[in-house]
Amino acid sequence: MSAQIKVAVLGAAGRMGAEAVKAVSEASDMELVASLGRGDDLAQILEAGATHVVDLSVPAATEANVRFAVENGLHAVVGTTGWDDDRRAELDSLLKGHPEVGVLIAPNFALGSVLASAFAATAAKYFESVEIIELHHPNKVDAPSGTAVRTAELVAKSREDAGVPASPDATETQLDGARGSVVDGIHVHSVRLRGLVAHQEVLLGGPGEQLTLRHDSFDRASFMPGVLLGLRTVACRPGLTYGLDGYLELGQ
Ligand SMILES: NC(=O)C1=CN([C@@H]2O[C@H](COP(=O)(O)OP(=O)(O)OC[C@H]3O[C@@H](n4cnc5c(N)ncnc54)[C@H](O)[C@@H]3O)[C@@H](O)[C@H]2O)C=CC1
Ligand SMILES: O=C(O)C1=N[C@H](C(=O)O)C[C@H](O)C1
Repeated sequence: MSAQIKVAVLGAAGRMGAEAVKAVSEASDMELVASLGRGDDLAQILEAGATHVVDLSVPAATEANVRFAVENGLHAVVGTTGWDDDRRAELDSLLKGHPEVGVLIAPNFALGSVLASAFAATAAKYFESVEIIELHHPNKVDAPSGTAVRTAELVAKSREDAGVPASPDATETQLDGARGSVVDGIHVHSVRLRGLVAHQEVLLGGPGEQLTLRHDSFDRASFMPGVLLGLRTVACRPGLTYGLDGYLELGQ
């Protein structure tokens, strides 16, 4: 029998952290050895004998948490948002000094969401227009969502590789924000609404037709298979993996 994966959850009292604590506790090949929140001493992770860290904290804390894990030889599965190009580049160079450590940064752990983003990237080169609408609960502190940013990056790369020009847009005057934010040339619109959890639509338009790719997370349980897959895989994938699609066979 292979050794238990000894997991410390950071952000354990949060909406996602609490769900991860439950999922890890129920997994027969894992042991929850530490649950930390704001203000807790990260040394507790080492004292507890963790081999893996799950970070589900806040954008302002995640970088220091992951740095601590890497510097102490622990693998990290990260769901927290805020990992822009500069932060990922810094982490990548830190990991060069710790070649045995794996880190997964997953903007979205839900399998359906990962697939929808991949489908969107495949479809985007065949349509003149593409825009993204992400819809979340009103307690979310960041906009646009990490998932929308990642989807926009994948869509933009696919269109650039295929030589597709920018989506047509004749807007000359607008109120601030009317056209949303722009990520790699793709317009992203953020809705915050009581009752929602996490949802996204990619709208693709061509002459006389529209394709809509929508994914809905109705419950945070939807993210847990991805968290567990990340924990089971990350030690075998040294270095930085950005996106759970890196651990899946998506045939691209
Ligand atoms: N990758 C994915 O599939 C998903 C990612 N998320 C992301 O995960 C993060 C957490 O989301 P929620 O659970 O909804 O937020 P939340 O606000 O409910 O939980 C965050 C928790 O982190 C704690 N915290 C603050 N500073 C900390 C520190 N230095 N160390 C450890 N814990 C600290 C807070 O006290 C809070 O309990 C967000 O960035 C969110 O966008 C959320 C859902 C799915
Ligand atoms: O804060 C959330 O809730 C979510 N955050 C992630 C994101 O920003 O994409 C993942 C999911 O959308 C839920």
